[in-house]
Amino acid sequence: MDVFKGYKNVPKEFMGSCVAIGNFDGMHLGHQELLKVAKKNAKKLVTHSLVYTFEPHPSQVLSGGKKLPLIFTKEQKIQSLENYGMSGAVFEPFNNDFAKISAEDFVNEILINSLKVAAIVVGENFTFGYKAKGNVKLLKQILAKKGVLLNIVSPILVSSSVCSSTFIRKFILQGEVEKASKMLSQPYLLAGVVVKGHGRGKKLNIPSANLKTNNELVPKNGVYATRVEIENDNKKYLGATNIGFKPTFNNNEELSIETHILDFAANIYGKKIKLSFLKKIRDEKRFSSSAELVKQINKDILTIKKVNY
Ligand SMILES: Cc1cc2nc3c(=O)[nH]c(=O)nc-3n(C[C@H](O)[C@H](O)[C@H](O)COP(=O)(O)O)c2cc1C
Ligand SMILES: Nc1ncnc2c1ncn2[C@@H]1O[C@H](COP(=O)(O)OP(=O)(O)O)[C@@H](O)[C@H]1O
Repeated sequence: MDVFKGYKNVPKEFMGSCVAIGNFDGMHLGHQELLKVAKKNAKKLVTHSLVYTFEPHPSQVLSGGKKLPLIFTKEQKIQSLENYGMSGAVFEPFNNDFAKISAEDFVNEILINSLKVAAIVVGENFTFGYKAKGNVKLLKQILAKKGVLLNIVSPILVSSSVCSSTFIRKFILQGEVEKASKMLSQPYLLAGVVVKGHGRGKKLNIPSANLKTNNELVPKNGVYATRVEIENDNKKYLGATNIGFKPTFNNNEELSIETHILDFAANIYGKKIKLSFLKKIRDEKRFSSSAELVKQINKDILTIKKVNY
């Protein structure tokens, strides 16, 4: 997949593409549908399927610095677009100047005159342009005059809720990872590198790999059943992951994300791992002794062994 920084850098070859527009944070079922439609159209019209997306996420510019934790890192978003078979992606630098472009100019100047789009695919609730004044009704009016195809994708419902990145973020922050999995069509995933901790885990006979991640959205503190993938190891493992501050040891530590990998024994410091969050088992607790904590973790492991992964 080719990645372009802004519409001005899109080469001639990609003019006349079928373009899906959106943020695609998390690539949930609704996003997947948009890409399917763009790809189908591209095949029919014998042209490229292109994604038009923004960087950073517009809310991070428009919310006056209040940062929205994103589901994907940029690398994960690119990988996902590639996995879904898109031929190109435009990452439009989003700043205060870009936000001032009117809805009409966005369609006429950028989509029609510059990108010479053949078809546009958006969700029913898509808004765009200065103060988000543009909507699908306006898009329809402008595109019809210019003979550009428009596909409006209806919201996808999951357990009677509209599938959306906002809901997914909320579920993850509340520890409801199974609900997030349903909308994402796969479990929420944290990726990163294993770093050193205090070395207490091995002493307690429960080594736990500490994750350093660039993912912004961290599930609510607690103990989770996870699926663990380790760099250069084709197997998938079950993990007992704790997210929190280890109150039993009361050292005002930083938030840690650590995983005891079941049926596994090897040094993996410095290795890349991925944790997929399958199920929350319990809240993090303060125990009166490390022996009590170990007893509980052994119970957690028995519970987690029953989880499908
Ligand atoms: C499955 C699991 C559950 C845990 N639950 C708790 C908990 O409820 N309370 C707590 O204080 N620490 C909990 N911990 C964190 C342990 O205190 C931690 O693994 C141990 O201190 C080793 O930390 P270290 O990496 O700093 O050496 C848990 C760890 C794991 C792997
Ligand atoms: N089953 C396992 N699960 C997690 N880590 C393991 C396992 N077996 C060995 N290890 C190794 O042990 C390290 C964790 O041991 P621990 O004493 O908790 O050290 P630290 O405090 O540095 O994380 C991991 O980073 C990994 O290299």
